[in-house]
Amino acid sequence: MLSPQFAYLEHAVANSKPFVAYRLPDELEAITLILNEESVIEVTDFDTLQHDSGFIFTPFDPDKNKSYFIKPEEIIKGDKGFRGDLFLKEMKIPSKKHQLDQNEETKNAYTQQFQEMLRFLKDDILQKIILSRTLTVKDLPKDEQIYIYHNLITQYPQAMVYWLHLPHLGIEWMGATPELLVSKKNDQFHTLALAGTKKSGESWTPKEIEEQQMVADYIKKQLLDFDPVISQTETISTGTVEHLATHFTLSKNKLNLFDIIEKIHPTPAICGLPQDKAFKIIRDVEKHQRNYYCGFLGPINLAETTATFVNLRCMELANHSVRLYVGGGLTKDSDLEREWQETERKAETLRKFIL
Ligand SMILES: C=C(O[C@H]1C=CC=C(C(=O)O)[C@@H]1O)C(=O)O
Repeated sequence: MLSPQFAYLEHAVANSKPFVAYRLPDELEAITLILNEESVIEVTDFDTLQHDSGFIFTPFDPDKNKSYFIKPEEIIKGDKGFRGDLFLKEMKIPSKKHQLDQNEETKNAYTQQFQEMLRFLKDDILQKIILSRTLTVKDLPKDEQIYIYHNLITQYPQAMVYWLHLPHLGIEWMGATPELLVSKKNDQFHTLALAGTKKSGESWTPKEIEEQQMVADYIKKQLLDFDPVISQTETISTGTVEHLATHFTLSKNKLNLFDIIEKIHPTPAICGLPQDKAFKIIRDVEKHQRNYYCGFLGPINLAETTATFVNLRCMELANHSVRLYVGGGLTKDSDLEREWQETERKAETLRKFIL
């Protein structure tokens, strides 16, 4: 038997009804926001939202895609004790015969973009930049998406797992992101410098340590006026890969969530250094649009939570295919083959439930 929440999701997908479903990191309960078309509001000024209640969804490049604030009609919370895994039997993907649309051209295009970006790094125009790419999986029926959502919930307890389904706007995304942007709890704000990627069992290389340090130093500089308490840097596991993470806690009164986001986003974990130059070079060099990849999302004063996350390890859903987005940080010491393999490993986070 499906839980009431999964039964609702199945019904909503089949009937093209909008919803947002998510499971916060380290929470047992998943949440589904029941929506109607009027629930989804386009926003341009985030300041107006700080006392409002809803779910925010924003793109990487606000000139290319719209930002939305979503105010639910009704909220379904998970049945107490429901962990999803109780229903694993029902959630096995019936047919894993979907096609990965990847050929030599994909790697050639990545190589060319890598070389272009490396030139800016070697010429000291940039210290760091994120190069991303996409992978398309074909022949994935829409009614199998629910299996992927379920599996992300059960397999990645520390991730923010979400499924945003706004068919009337043509916007459908799903992901399991490890990257907190800013959260608020009891008047304390929390943010994270997350970067560097390796397989478990490998050692950190100087390139990875430097790459994460750049993110931590950037956030520290941007938040200096707010006296952040900064943790030791630690290794965290996402289940597929490991990252380096430094936590920042801000306790000053009168801070505003969106002021903090504006100070740090997009960080050098998803854009680069200097930020403005990296942003323009990403626009010029990457051949695909990032759309909502590397934007941010999450509940604002909703179901007792305010927590925003960077949209990583995510995919755009269509009727018969999905498009995965993955990237990695380049510095002047980057090696093409290692960076490519890193994007392959990150893609595995989602791909292993699809192919
Ligand atoms: C840009 C991505 O990851 C970021 C977060 C953690 C580690 C990263 C890295 O090692 O490059 C990236 O900065 C992505 O997953 O697409």
